[in-house]
Amino acid sequence: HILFCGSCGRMRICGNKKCDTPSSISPTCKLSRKKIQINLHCGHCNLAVPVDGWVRSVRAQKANVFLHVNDGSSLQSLQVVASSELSDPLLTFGSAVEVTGILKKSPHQKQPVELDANFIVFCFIFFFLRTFPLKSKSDMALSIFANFLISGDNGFVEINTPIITSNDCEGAGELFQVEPSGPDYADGENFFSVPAYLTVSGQLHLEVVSGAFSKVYTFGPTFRAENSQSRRHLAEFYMVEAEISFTQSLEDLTKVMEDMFRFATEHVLAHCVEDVDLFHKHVTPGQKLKEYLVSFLRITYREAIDILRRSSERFAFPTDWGCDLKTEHEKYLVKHCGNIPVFVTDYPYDLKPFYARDNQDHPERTAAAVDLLVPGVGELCGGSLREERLNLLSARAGLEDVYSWYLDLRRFGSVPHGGFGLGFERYLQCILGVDNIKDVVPFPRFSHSCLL
Ligand SMILES: NC(=O)C[C@H](N)C(=O)O
Repeated sequence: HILFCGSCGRMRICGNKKCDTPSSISPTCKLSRKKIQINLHCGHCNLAVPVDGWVRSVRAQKANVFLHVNDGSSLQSLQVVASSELSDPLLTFGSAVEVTGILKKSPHQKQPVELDANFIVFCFIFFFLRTFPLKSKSDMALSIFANFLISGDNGFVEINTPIITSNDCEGAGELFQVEPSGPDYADGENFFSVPAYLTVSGQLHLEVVSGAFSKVYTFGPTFRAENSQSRRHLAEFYMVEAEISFTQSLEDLTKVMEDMFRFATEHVLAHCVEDVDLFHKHVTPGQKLKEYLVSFLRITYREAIDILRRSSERFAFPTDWGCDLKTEHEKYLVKHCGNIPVFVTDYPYDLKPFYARDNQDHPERTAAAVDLLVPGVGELCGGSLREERLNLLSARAGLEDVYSWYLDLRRFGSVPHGGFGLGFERYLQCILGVDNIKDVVPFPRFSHSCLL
C-alpha cells in the first residue's frame, strides 16, 4: 500500500522486500524533494519521483502511452509508461513535461528502470535549436585542459589576461575595436586615449608574467574579425594559451601540446564516449577517437611543401615555398600522414608574426614556429619559441614604435621561452567529427550573425 512521508510528502510503496530504501517512514526521511536526473538515477524501484525533461518519442497503444523523456543530463532517455487518460493529444516530440511516477524495474533488458506515471504536467513545446546540446559537456572539457596544466607534474599558474587590450598580437589586423557608447560619449570618443580592441590572443600578457612565473596559462574568450563564413572560423572563440620560460626547443613545446591533447581526449573517451559516438554516427562518420592517441607525426614546413608538390591533387592555392598553408593543404597533409595529428614545424620566417624566433638558417630562412594539424579541422594549435634576442627583434620593421614595451622586456632581461594556443571549439570539432564549427557552440558569432 502507498504511504506518504510526513516530512517530504513523497509517496512510497511499502512491503517490497527488494526495495533497497528503508521501508519505514521516518520524520527524517531521506527521500528528497529533488527531482531525479536521468543520468544519475540509481535504479531504485518502487519509489515515487518527479522527473523533468523533453519528450523524445511518443508511442500510443490502446490503454497506455509510452514516452521517452530526456532531461539533457546525458543522451539516455527514460521510458515513461502512462495510462492514456494522463496523456494529452498535444504531447509530442519536443514537449517539455514534468512527470511524477514510480520508478520500477523494467521488463526490458536494455533499460534498467522505467517510470510508471502518476501525473504528467505538460509545460511547453521545446523549440529545437540548431546547436547540439553540448553546453554542459563543453564546460567539462574546458576544465580538463585546466586540470592538465595545473596538475602537479605540470604546475602551470593561471593568469587572467585582459579582454580589452591595445595590442594586435598576431599583427593580422583582424581586430574588433572597442568604443564607449551612451549619452556621455560623442561618437568615436577615445575612452582609453589609445585605440582599444577585443583581444586576439593573451600571449603578450603571458610573456610579461612568464618573467616571474615560469609556466603560465590563460583560458578565455578570444575575438577575430575575420570576414569568413568558413566551417572552421568563429569571430568569438575560447583559446587555451600556455607560455613556458627556459624552454629552448620546439620539442619541449610540442610535447606539452601533445600531452595536453592526449590527456583531454582520454578523459573524453573515459567519460563521454556515448556523446562522441552519437556525433560520429550522425554527423560525419569520422574516425574513431582512439586512433588519434598514437604518437603525433612531425614534419617540417619544407617537407610539407614537398609532399604537396608531389601530390596529384589539384589545389586552389599555390604550394610554393613561402606560401601560407591553406585549409585544403592542411587537410591533405593530415590525410597523407594517415589521418592522425601532425606537427608542422619551421615555417618561413616571413610567414610568422614578429614574436617568432629566427632559426637563422640559410638560404630558406625559417622561424621556430609550429602548427598542430588535426583530422577534419586542419590547424588546431599554433605555437613558437619567442625571439628573446633584442637585436633580432628590433630588426622587425616598425616594432619599436608600437611595441616598445615588448622590446623593453628583452632590454631589461629575458630568458628563452615559448608558448602555444589551442582553439577550444576546433578541439571539439575535431574530437566530435562535426563538420561545421558553428555547431559546437550554442551561440556562434560570425560575420553578419550576432543575434541574441
Ligand atoms: N599563445 C599563442 O602562441 C597563440 C598565438 N598567439 C596565436 O594566436 O596563434
